[in-house]
Amino acid sequence: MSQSNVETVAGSMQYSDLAAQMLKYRWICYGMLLLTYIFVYFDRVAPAVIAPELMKEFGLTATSLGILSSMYFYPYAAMQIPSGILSDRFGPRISVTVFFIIAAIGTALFGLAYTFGWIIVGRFLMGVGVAVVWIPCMRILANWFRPKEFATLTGVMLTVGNAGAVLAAAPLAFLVGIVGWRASFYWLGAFMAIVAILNYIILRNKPSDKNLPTVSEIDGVDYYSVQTTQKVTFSENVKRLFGMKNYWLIAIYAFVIYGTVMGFQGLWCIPFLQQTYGLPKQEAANILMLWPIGMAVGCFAFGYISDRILKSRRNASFYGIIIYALTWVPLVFWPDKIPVGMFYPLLFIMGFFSGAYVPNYAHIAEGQPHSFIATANGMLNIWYFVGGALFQAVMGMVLDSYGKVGDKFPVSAYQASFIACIIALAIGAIAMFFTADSKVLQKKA
Ligand SMILES: NCCCC[C@H](N)C(=O)NCC(=O)O
Repeated sequence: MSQSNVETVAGSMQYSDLAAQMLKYRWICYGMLLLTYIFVYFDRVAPAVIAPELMKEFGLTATSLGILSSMYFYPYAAMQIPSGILSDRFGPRISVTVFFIIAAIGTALFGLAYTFGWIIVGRFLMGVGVAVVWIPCMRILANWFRPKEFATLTGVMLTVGNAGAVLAAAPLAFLVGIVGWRASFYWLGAFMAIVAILNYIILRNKPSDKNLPTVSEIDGVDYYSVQTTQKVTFSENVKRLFGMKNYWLIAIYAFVIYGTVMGFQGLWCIPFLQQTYGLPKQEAANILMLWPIGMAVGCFAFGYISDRILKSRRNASFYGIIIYALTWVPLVFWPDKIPVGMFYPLLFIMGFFSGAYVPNYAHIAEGQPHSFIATANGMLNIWYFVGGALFQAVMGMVLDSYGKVGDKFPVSAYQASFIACIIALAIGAIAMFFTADSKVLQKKA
């Protein structure tokens, strides 16, 4: 919408008033999605908090509890590409509303289910529904915000999500103590339904939906000029993305960085600390808590560093992964000689630098036609999940290849799995080194 069009539509309203209104309203849209995203993480971690209740009530083994919990992740991963297509085609407003209602139904069903089959259906619907929040947010960022704000706001979103997961543990346990786990979940579902409706009322796909100018028009800089002049079909866009060297290099990076996070923080850290250092489970869990806390801070920091300090997607991710790889050095060289007290700062620092992946979303977005940004991000996001799943398995295979001594894996087995991780991170760093940096941040307002 040009300045004259905006003036025509808005009658006597001044252009500066419309610009001010736009610059305010975009924060309302973003804030709405931040609130929604808290529930994405809440649903993600909630079964851990009520694991004893679930095991008792449904007579679950550890394996069936694991299956139940993972029923969130499969549909979540499978929905990443559809989530991008829906966001680009129909817009975040309707996509988030409809799918968050599905998530609300799944959450309520989880609390109401009396058979294992139904609780699995509830968990599955949670995963399907909450999968359509993150990628629509990438669409909102591209439609309402400047490129130099993209990575910071991506990082804030992940910080809020991670902090939400940390906070969700104690408040949920408290709520469960008062009203029981079932009521906690169906009230949570009801609250999520309200959040879905609020998204419909508040969220707007793009400034022109409220007859407001875009940031490009306000700043007089065509931020997405290269990206909007390309009028190509969806399949041409997909073909182009898959033909881009940058896509595959960033995918390798996403795959290894998140793979090592899920492999260590997500699975093998606690057995390692228990078996190598003889720590009780509670102490190992206390140490592990430092990782998501570090990651929450790191996600914000890497977004900011990329947007404002280095003004580069490539450099922020590249230096970040190098330092992250270096944090693995003590584990690789002295896996059984680290003073236990040092694990607290070490895991915080590892978590912090593992947030180096945050600029990836802006990196991939800035090489795409504007109408394809969410789909491209969905196609990137899937690699984090593949990495997470594969690294857990590969680290397990490395450990199994050494075999157990008594009921423990020997320290050499853990050491070998850490060496595999550090080599993978070196490959990720090389991949990022060869990416072409985005030039969008060089455009001056
Ligand atoms: N186990 C969750 C995988 C998340 C992968 C990715 N790094 C990420 O944070 N994406 C944001 C999201 O909510 O999908």
